[in-house]
Amino acid sequence: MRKKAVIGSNLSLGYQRGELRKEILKGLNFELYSGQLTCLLGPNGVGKSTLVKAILGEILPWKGSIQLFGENVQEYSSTNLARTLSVVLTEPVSPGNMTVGQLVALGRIPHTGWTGKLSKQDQEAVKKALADTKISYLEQERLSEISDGQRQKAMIARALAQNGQIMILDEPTAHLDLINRYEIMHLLREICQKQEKAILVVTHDLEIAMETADQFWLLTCGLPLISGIPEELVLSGEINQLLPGDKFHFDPEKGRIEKKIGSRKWKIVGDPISSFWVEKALDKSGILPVSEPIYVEKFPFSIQYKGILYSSLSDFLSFLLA
Ligand SMILES: Nc1ncnc2c1ncn2[C@@H]1O[C@H](COP(=O)(O)OP(=O)(O)OP(=O)(O)O)[C@@H](O)[C@H]1O
Repeated sequence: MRKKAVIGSNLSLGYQRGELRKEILKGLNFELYSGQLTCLLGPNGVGKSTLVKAILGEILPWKGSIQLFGENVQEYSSTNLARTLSVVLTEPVSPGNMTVGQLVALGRIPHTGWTGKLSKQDQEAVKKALADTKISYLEQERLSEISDGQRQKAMIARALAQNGQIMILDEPTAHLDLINRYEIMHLLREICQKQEKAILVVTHDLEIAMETADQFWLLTCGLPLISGIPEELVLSGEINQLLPGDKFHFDPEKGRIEKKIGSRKWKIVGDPISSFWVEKALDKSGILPVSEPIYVEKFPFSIQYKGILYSSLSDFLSFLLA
């Protein structure tokens, strides 16, 4: 049985300025499990960061409660909270002259106190965090002289050195390129599996999350939080709660977000993969339906339409758009 690291019960959250009360989230119930990577997804402004702040004990629930390992988050002393829960936020660090090793060592503060004197055990924890995030080679490098992806790994290493059983990351892959986004999410998956940590990642990367997360929490305006195994949310269609409106949907066959192409507009005959990409290009170019069939060959690639052979998709599009 997996351990419940965080339990949210009937949670309502909001902000108040003077008499003005703004309720953001209402009636939320959720469980975050040890050894699982959970991704929190939802549109801008729905309240993901607000929920993270509440789990961190930074804002008080208006209703309901949040428990970490069975104890109300508000009951934790700040030292105990820092030993239980580590956080990686989106804000870029202003690194100054600090080295990667020094940043990661900061993660040991809840264990060393503010004197910052590292015991042998602390030094080992720093080395291990650097090794787990595969950045030992960067230990002596200055934060100002490494790439954004490397710096993000250093932030994760700092959180790991802190050694809480819960890790919360708010958009850890924002501003990174595709490869780095994949790499960081796979790294987090590896960490939570090997170290039995409960990891919650706020992300907008649905497709990468789909590949890496054990659980999804979906937050959408005015609806209760939906949680479940990503694949199950695809099968039930609930994943489409993230894509309101009728323009886009999560295509269960292709495993990614697709523009809805209502009924098939073109009769495309031939290799299915080539046909799929030809159809996508036609749709994207706003080409009106044509009545004659379009024949597609894969090797060598060619398109035949009304008896004329086109050796590239761009030639065919140019003809139709002319
Ligand atoms: N300190 C605050 N005071 C008042 N309202 C706030 C405060 N912080 C956030 N809000 C409001 O709460 C709502 C949710 O904001 P939040 O930052 O939690 O959304 P989010 O889902 O994390 O968005 P994004 O995906 O854009 O980061 C927004 O309407 C925002 O304006």
